Amino acid sequence: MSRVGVLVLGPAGVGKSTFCNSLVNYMQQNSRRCNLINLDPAAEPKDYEFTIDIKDLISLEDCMEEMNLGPNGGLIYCFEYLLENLDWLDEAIGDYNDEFFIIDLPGQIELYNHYNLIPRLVNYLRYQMNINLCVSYLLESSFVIDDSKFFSGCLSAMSAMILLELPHVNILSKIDLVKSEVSKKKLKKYLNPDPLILANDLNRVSNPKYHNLNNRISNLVDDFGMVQFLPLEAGNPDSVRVILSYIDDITQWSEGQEPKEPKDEIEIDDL
Ligand SMILES: Nc1nc2c(ncn2[C@@H]2O[C@H](COP(=O)(O)OP(=O)(O)OP(=O)(O)O)[C@@H](O)[C@H]2O)c(=O)[nH]1
Ligand SMILES: [Mg+2]
Repeated sequence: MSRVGVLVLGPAGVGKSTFCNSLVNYMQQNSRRCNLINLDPAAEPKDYEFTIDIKDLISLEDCMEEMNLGPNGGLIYCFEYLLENLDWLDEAIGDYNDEFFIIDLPGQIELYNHYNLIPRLVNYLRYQMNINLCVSYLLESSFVIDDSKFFSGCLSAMSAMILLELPHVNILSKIDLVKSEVSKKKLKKYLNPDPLILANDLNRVSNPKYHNLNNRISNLVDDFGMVQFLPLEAGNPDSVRVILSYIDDITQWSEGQEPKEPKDEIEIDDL
């Protein structure tokens, strides 16, 4: 039995759900089975129905109404409720063996930074349910095409990498929105960043009192040495294909597959 899961993470509105749908679309068109798991209690299905939906357990709307909570408090409540009822998830996923799960998550930073909610979920999926997990961490390219914002994006990706201890595929989403404004050379600078060069560029335009801080942050990103991004244009199957090939690689998806019977197997009687 081999089960693989991709947790799709990143700040609010970066294109996580759209990416999940593009992945499902690409995989279906290439005759690959996959399941979409929605763990965002506020999300509605887009193009594809969810195989498993947290809203069958708890919805943000009901929770806000009944508990008299705001959207962020409600979301935390829903996640705590999910973590108290993980047998529900276990049961829902239980029958799916040899499957590929795409797991859509909310973007609210509170889930990651202030509470230990996502790491607890990750541990359960990994160690109780034996799902081989990786993370696709999305950052929006239009925010990142600016050296200072880029460093803050790198730090948020790094913090998810350190917090979850999972293999990461970092993604710059909505590349189509910046393609016409930014040269290929400049884009490459952000996809395969050299933090020390970026810090020099940033220092040229920023207040000198921040130079020391910029240098320290760039050294940190440089020492960590693992922040690279793949470009994503959700409507372009080629960019989805490349990202999926990285995901397959780090989760060793194909190695976990049982050899399949050839489709057009010749019957003994036919010979
Ligand atoms: N141009 C462009 N727009 C995109 C792309 N991906 C997503 N969008 C748009 O970005 C908006 C937000 O996309 P979602 O997929 O809902 O983002 P999300 O990260 O799931 O948002 P939350 O769940 O609210 O955190 C939508 O209007 C999408 O159509 C892309 O590759 N290119
Ligand atoms: Mg979403």
